[in-house]
Amino acid sequence: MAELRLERLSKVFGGQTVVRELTLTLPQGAFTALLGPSGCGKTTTLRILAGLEQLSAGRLLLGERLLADTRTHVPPEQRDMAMVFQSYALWPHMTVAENVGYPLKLRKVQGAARQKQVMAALEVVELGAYAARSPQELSGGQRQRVALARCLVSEPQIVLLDEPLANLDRHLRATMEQTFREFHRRTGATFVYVTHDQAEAMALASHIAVMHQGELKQWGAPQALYQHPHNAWVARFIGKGSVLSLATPAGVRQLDSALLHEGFGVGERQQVLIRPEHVQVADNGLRAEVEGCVYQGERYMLDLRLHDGQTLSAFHHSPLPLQQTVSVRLTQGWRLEAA
Ligand SMILES: Nc1ncnc2c1ncn2[C@@H]1O[C@H](COP(=O)(O)OP(=O)(O)OP(=O)(O)O)[C@@H](O)[C@H]1O
Repeated sequence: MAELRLERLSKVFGGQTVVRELTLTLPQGAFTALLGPSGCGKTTTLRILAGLEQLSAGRLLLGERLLADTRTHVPPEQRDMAMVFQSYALWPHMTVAENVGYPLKLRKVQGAARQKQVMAALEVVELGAYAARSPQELSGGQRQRVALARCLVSEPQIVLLDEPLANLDRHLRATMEQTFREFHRRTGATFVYVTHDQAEAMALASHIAVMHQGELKQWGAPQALYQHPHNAWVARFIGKGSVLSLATPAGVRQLDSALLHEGFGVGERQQVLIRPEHVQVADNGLRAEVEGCVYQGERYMLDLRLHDGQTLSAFHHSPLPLQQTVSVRLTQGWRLEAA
């Protein structure tokens, strides 16, 4: 077992650079999400890790073992990795058990030994009773669990998952997230999980790599990305929040209420992130007009326009009439780096 190192990985397709100098070290046993909007190069990166795509520049190492550079290309089956796709990729003419046992068949594991490993993998995903069925007789979530069992049976060091929940409805996604968490805990394998859904990445991953236009924008724990995004792009992509232009003292990133309120005065302006949970409707403070109020179940989301014309989102426990003038206090803010 070892860490997976991506060193200045690049991929060019017909003159277009779709992954640019990506450098990342994925710790052994970590659950890493590659997160970014459609077309940012997540799937291409995953396919380079799997060996399904040649890289154009850079190196890929597993511990000290070189898996790929511009001259070396260890074939996928010798990388000790397994991949789970959005489309499940199950064989329709094989039973569930045969699908799960297929990687073992390729490795010439025979008879009772194969049977035992297949059943153990199916038990992990709670599909032991479905071994003799055909994949067509299963729901989407069950099919994805079969794909997971097939991945588990080969005991890979690294599990690569490409938007595995994208085809499932919301309710099932939540259940499957739990299955993935459990699966990760049991196997201890290094997981790399591609998604464009930031809530899914936050819920599952121990580390998130945020990608945009082929480049790594930020890498860190979900909490760190949420609380301390480097720039406005990451701040807007992860969670909700408003980016205000405020005068802030040099060198201070974490801004308290007093500094934030002074920020509306004169001085050089910087971008400051304010999360909606850090805005309180109060008896006194900044004057704002309510421009929107949307019910979200457990609370309301307010769209406010501040006296200087900037807009701000806030959570509130009860609805407020549109156009009402209120006072708000900003309790916490984070100064962003210029793009
Ligand atoms: N085989 C290919 N030939 C040419 N261009 C490609 C190829 N594969 C991907 N691309 C391009 O590379 C870019 C990145 O694609 P990729 O599938 O990695 O993005 P993604 O972030 O996974 O997007 P999505 O979330 O939509 O799957 C896109 O502009 C895509 O059109």
